[in-house]
Amino acid sequence: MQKPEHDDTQRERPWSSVGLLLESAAPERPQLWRGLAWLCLAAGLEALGPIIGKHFIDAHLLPRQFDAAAMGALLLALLISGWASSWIRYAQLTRMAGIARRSVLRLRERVYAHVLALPMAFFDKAITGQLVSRVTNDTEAVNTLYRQVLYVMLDSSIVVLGSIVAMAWLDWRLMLIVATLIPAMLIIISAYQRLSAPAVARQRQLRSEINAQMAESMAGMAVLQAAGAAPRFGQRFEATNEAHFGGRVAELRANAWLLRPALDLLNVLLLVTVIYGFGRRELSGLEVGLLYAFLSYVARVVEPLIQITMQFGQLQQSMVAAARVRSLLQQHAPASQATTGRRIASGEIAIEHLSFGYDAERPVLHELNLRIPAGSFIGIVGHTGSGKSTLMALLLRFYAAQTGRITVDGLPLASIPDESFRAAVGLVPQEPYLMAASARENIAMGRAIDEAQIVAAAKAARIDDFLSGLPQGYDTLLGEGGARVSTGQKQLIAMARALAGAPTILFLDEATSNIDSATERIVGEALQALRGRVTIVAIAHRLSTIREADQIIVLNHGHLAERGSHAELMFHEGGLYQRLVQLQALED
Ligand SMILES: Nc1ncnc2c1ncn2[C@@H]1O[C@H](COP(=O)(O)OP(=O)(O)OP(=O)(O)O)[C@@H](O)[C@H]1O
Repeated sequence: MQKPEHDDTQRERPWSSVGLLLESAAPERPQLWRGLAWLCLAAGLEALGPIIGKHFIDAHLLPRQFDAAAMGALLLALLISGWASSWIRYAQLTRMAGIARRSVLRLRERVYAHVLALPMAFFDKAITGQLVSRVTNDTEAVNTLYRQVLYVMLDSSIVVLGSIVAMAWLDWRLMLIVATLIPAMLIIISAYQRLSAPAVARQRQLRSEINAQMAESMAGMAVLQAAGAAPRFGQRFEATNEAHFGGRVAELRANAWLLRPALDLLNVLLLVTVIYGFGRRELSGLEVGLLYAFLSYVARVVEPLIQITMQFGQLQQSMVAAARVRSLLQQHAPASQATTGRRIASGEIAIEHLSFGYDAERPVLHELNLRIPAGSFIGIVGHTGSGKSTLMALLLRFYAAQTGRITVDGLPLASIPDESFRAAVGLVPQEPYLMAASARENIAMGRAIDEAQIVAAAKAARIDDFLSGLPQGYDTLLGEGGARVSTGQKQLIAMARALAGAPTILFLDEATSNIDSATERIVGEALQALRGRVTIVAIAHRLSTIREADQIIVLNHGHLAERGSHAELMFHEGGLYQRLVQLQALED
């Protein structure tokens, strides 16, 4: 069962995630500035309205100066400024939404590329569904953040600012009264944010747990159904889903019962104060136009402020999501190791004083020393948990050893550029991973490998006949996880994939554990054909696979217990290898 998600977003200051937006929008910064300038113009046009209205009242209505041309011009100006302002804002909304979509696209690509480059140690702790949630849901929530921060917040702030400037021009003392609304609103927002932030973070966590549970159930469906665990998984899912729903309802309730009434109360207090302010003055004819203009401006200030505040719940969600994405981006990928620019040529491996533990306190490998000549065939055996896969993971550079070092062709592993290391190394894992794609794509794996190489690799792995006989030959889709081929065939396709890259070093991690003796023989033949040309390092539970190896390494509790050829080790009376062979003979 999955662990609850490690919450690394609480440490993130939500506002710092706005930086994420700016980073992703960087290529379109000129567009943003242009949008901002247009929004300022729209706010200016909107702020004109009450001033025109005031002039209409003061110059024409009250003195009863019905000059049709001037009044018509004023009304036309009122209409045009209103329309122009609405049209500009609509156009900018479209522009900002476009920037938001493209920025999220860039962000999602960046997050995925980052995840692909993360060290294997990260995936030991990561939970697939939760990761998927970060790359998809959380980046999508960032889209909302764009739309709100870039548009609603910006637009509303500019409108408020425009109205405040216009009010200051009309009567700065009255403006000051209206402006008190802003700090009051900020206090309400900050109190709300402080109260709701943990709940919102928890909600996003629950949401990604929903994804994780779904992914986990799908991946292990056969085991889940066979064990009759479906009802229990259903209940667990229900509990998480309901907790998520409950949290969201509580948040919406807080919005409806706390936020909105607080804002309405402020609005009423403000209107009362402004009207009272006018009431205390000697209301001359001229003041009526001013009162009209002020009441219009109060509405223009209050409404955007309410907009900003009411959006805050959603904004909070988006900021927490952005913080989650950001914290994933801060998981550091290993620094670029390209220091020498040299390529692996012969594939000689040397392991010197190597010790390693996944947890530094508990070493799994102790002081290993080993030289694997170029082109030789090395078998690694040992009991379960003796450290075979761990040693291979270190050789594959998935983890870095705490002490000692590994060199290939005399170069420390860490100093070999990633590209040339991966090009020189092939891996046939215990669980062959096949994509839901054609056989050809599964062998090529996106590398620049031509048709002839693909077929040659399939022939070398003795799977060419099978693939050619499929309905669409090499173009036949293999189904998710290679569902349409047998385990042994998957293994041979994985072998072809490893060979297609023309590796200098070939790693096999229990590649024959799940296959029958006939397929094992085929793998054995393929390995024989590579002898002398490719350095082969094979972990094998089936000892027959490595019987022909030049050297067999026996690991025992992370120590190198024995080494030698099959014949030499069999000679060692009571030795570990001999016992393993005898045990296997008994099993067979
Ligand atoms: N990712 C990991 N994080 C923490 N501990 C691990 C991890 N992988 C393996 N271990 C531990 O390291 C030890 C060696 O495991 P390893 O998988 O290397 O053994 P192995 O010899 O390959 O076993 P098997 O034959 O069963 O595959 C075991 O005690 C295991 O529990």
